[in-house]
Amino acid sequence: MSGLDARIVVHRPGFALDLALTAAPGEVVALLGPNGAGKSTALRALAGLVPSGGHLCVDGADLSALPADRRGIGMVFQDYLLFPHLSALDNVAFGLRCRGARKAAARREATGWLDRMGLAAHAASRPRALSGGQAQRVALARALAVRPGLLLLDEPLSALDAHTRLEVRAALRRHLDGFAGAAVLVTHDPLDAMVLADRLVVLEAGRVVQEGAPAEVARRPRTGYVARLVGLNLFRGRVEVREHGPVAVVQDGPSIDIATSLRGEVFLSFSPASVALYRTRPDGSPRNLWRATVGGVEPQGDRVRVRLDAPGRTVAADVTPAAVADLGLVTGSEVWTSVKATEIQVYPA
Ligand SMILES: Nc1ncnc2c1ncn2[C@@H]1O[C@H](COP(=O)(O)OP(=O)(O)OP(=O)(O)O)[C@@H](O)[C@H]1O
Repeated sequence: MSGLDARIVVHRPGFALDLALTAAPGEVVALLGPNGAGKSTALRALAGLVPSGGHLCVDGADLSALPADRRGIGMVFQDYLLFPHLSALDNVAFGLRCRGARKAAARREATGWLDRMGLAAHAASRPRALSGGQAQRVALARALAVRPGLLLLDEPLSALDAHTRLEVRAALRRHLDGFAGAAVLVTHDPLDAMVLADRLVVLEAGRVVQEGAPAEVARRPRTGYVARLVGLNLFRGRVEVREHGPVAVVQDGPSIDIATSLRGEVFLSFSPASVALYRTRPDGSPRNLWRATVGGVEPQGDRVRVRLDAPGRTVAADVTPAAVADLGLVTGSEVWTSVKATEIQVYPA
């Protein structure tokens, strides 16, 4: 099989990782997960820097038994630094030389890579004279220049400031688009994952909890962690059909009116923007109306994220700053809250 075909098994006291991972040639897979989920361990195991069970095949070749330096895997790791005594050009040429290229040919090829990275003017610079974003692009050029079958990227953007991050993210997207091998990216940042990856694999406590195209994962989260990551409210319940229509009976919480033809166990998700807040009980009888206590108020861009606590039900609502003033929202205040059944996405659990 071409591309990546791996199973990574690592046991440590109090931690077990068991991950089957594939990536087709040209595919970028992002590993996402909370702290301690095992993302870096998985990447380091692929690189041969952490011993692991399982297997590792790249383009049909079994690399499992090879040491890190003989796996021929491209790495852009935060702490896998550039050689400080070599120029940017020689850093990129180094890998090519190791693969047997002659000096002139290696430097020519490296010059081409630095050009493509927009770093032609910095070819002679030593790493310490480069900015973080420039150094990261040199590291990427060094990794790509040898055209590896597998490229590993560990938090490639996390050390960069917001502005540089935007630029390097766009550059990285372009270069990954043109990369023929399989790529595995570890990141904390959902935006990086959404922009850079063709497929997301979400790890929690060493296991895959959700996997799919970024848009699919963003639309249909299946764990609390993924829901927080993509900014949705999430519940799990069992559909029961009552007189007035279907409801989801949520464990330890009140039932929620939904519009669905599904039966059995389901997930319910809805956007914080679809949660309506009222100071007094609204007229009529809106469905899914409940009283909640404001648990926290936090600005987020041009909106304000409000945490609403009620027995068995904590949800996030997004409102405008004007609404915060109108409704007198401060921690501890009481509000009426509702969500329209038609705003709630329902999908099989
Ligand atoms: N060198 C190590 N020796 C022993 N245990 C380790 C080592 N590195 C990580 N661990 C442990 O292994 C588990 C997985 O850690 P890992 O760093 O792979 O998670 P992660 O998902 O990359 O987390 P983070 O997002 O914080 O980097 C954790 O329980 C961690 O404490």
